Amino acid sequence: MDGGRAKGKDQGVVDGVAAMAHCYQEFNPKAYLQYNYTPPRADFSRADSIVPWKLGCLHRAFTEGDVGGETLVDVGSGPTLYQVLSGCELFGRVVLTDFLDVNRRELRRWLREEEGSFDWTPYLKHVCKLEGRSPSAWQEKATRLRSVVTEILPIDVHQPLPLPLGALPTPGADCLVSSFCLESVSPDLASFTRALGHMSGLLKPGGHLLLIGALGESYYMAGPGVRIPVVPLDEAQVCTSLRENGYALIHLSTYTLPPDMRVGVDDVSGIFFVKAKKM
Ligand SMILES: Nc1ncnc2c1ncn2[C@@H]1O[C@H](CN(CCC[C@H]2CNCc3c2ccc(Cl)c3Cl)CC[C@H](N)C(=O)O)[C@@H](O)[C@H]1O
Repeated sequence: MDGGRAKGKDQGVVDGVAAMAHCYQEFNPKAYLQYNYTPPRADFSRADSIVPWKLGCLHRAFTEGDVGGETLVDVGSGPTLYQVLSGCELFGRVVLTDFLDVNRRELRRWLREEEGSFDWTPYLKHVCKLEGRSPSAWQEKATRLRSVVTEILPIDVHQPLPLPLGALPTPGADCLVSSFCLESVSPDLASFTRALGHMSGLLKPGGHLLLIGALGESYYMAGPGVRIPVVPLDEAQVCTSLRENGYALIHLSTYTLPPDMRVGVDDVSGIFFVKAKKM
C-alpha cells in the first residue's frame, strides 16, 4: 500500500514495466551471445541443440509458400539476427528492432562489417544447407541480408504503438518474427498478452506471426550477475494469448531441453515455435 492508498491496477502495471526496463539497463550483449549462441546451445553437429532446432522451424515456416510480401519485422531482435536468415530471401525490406541501444549497435556492427562483431558464419552456412544450397553460398546470403535489412529501430512492446509512427507502411508489416522477447520483458501473463496485442498492431490483417518463446522459465542471466525475471508460460497460456489477440494458430511445435542444454544461464525447460495468421 502506498501512503495508505491502494495502488490501482494501472499503477501496478507501470511499476512492473518500469522495473523490467531498469533490469535491462545491465544487459550485456557479448556475454548474452556467449551464453546462448555458442556451443552447446549452438552446436550445428547436434540435431537436438537449441539453435539448429530454431533455425529448422524458421526455415520450414518461411518456405511453405504461404508467407511473403514486402516487409518483415523482427520484434526484440537483441544482438542477434539468426531470426531472419531464412526470411531475408522472401522480403525486400527487413526491419530489426530492439529496446536497447547496445543491441542495436551490436547489430549495426555486423551489418557494416566492422571488426569485433559476432561471427554469424556458421549460422549462414547452416541455413544455406537447409535451403539445399552449398554452404559456400553463405557469402551470398550475407550479402542478401545486408541488402534487405533497411532499418534497426528502437521498440517498446509495452507501448500501444511499439514503433515510431510512420516506421512501417500503413497496412502494417506482411510478417512479424519475434523470439524470446515477450515473456522476457513482461512482469506477468496479463502484460505478456497486452504486449502481444501491441506487437500485433504492427502486422497487417492476414499477415503471419512467427513466435518463438520460452516455456516454464522464471529468469535468465544477461551478463555476469545480471538476472532478468521472466514470466513462466505453458503452451495453453500461449495459445489463449494468441486467440485473445485475434490469431488463428497454423502450427505449434515444442522442444524440451536435453539436460546438457541447461547450462545455468536460465531455468527454461522448453521452447515453443508458433506460426499464426492475424485474422
Ligand atoms: N519493452 C521492450 N520491448 C521490446 N523489446 C524489449 C523490451 N525490453 C527488453 N527488450 C529486448 O528483448 C530482448 C529479449 N532477448 C533476450 C531473451 C532471450 C533469452 C532468455 N530466455 C531464454 C532464452 C534466451 C535466449 C536464447 C535462448 Cl536459446 C533461450 Cl532458451 C531476445 C533477443 C533475441 N530475439 C534472441 O532470440 O536471442 C532483449 O534484446 C531486450 O533488449
